[in-house]
Amino acid sequence: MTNKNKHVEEAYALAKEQYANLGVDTDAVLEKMNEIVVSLHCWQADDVSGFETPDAELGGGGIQVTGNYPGKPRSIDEMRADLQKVFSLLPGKQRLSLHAIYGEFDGKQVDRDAIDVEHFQGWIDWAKQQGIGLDFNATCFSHPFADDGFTLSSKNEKIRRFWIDHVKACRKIAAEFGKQLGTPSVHNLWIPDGSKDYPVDRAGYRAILKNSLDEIYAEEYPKEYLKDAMECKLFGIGSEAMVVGSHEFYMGYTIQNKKLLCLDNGHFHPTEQVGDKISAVLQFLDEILLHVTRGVRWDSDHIVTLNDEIMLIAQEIVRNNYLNRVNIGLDFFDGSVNRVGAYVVGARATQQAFLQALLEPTQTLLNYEENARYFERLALMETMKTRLFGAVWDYYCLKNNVPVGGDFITEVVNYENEVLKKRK
Ligand SMILES: C[C@H](O)[C@H](O)[C@@H](O)C(=O)CO
Ligand SMILES: [Mn+2]
Repeated sequence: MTNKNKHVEEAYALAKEQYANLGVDTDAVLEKMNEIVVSLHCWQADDVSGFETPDAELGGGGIQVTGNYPGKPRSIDEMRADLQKVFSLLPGKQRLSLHAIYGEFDGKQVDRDAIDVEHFQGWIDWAKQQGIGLDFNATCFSHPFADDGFTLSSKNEKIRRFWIDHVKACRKIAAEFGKQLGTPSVHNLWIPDGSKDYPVDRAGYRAILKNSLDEIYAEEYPKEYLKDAMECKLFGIGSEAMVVGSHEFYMGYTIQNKKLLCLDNGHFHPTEQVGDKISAVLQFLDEILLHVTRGVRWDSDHIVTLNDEIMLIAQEIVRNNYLNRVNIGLDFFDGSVNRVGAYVVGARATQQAFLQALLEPTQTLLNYEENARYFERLALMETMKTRLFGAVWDYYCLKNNVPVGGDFITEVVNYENEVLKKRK
């Protein structure tokens, strides 16, 4: 054993004792970490560009990537290499969430309403090799038919029909992911539809969207293959006055139709907390999807860090035993830093939030609460923030054969020097 590993083990032994004195069994917590499966969003790899055409880039839809850091993958092979690097630096289990613009179209012009399983078979085969599940997303932006700001709620029947056919094709592909990989695929639907300035016919657009969804979801797929999620938003760039698919809209739709609601924690007013919403919506829904992100002012998509918001999300899921009802996905995109590093920071922060939540002496806190001992409750919560959490995390990484502490930084920098910098 190296000296460094010995220190990790020794620190863990101290941490184990410290948590045991608080009634927390760290070995059991590390076992439980196997149940935390994070679905990495493929679009951080290349700034949401996709591979439909050689010069494809994110266009419109109320989302934006800034930055031009070198090393962006130029092909699906390069993207897979980057993703494999990311997976190699993360402890535990992950999945990958693909967007429809990441098919293998082999230089052919395949429009979104014509995509099929054949364009994603390469991804399925790759996922099998990696031993991971795949999730999927319709891409209702970066397309001329999305340029006027309305897709599934469009009053132009040709445009609306095009997007209905696209989302139907996406559900078919996702169900095939689930079938071939033996783990249900979550298909998430986010559409940019909305209005920059005050619309008159809010109701009209929402009625059209509802009709489109009814048609899209009319086809049923086995639950073991496909889970359907829909993602709400308060506003986007260019849709400040109204988003058709608002929280109330999709909350109503998913409850009525037994679908999954996707809560992206960058999609609400900054004083609202998704952590507070989880136990509310799960009174009425069987499952939800999360898009874990970090909102900064108007942007909803900064790299996740271990902040209070993420902690509350993890605590609420763990405290209420919701792990089998919450699908954890990531959603951020930053082109201003090493993109591989961005994934590792964001994914590790998310995993750390769950590890910290699992290390909480919940029963003690609950006893304080139920006896109105609110000072003790607050004080213990604060105390937990400074327990030897880092030692447990490091040991978890060591046991999973991935870099401990900040050692992943060197790994990312080496990959940049050896691989990313050679991409021109
Ligand atoms: C690229 C994703 O579909 C997108 O980020 C969506 O999930 C979203 O959050 C839009 O604001
Ligand atoms: Mn999102």
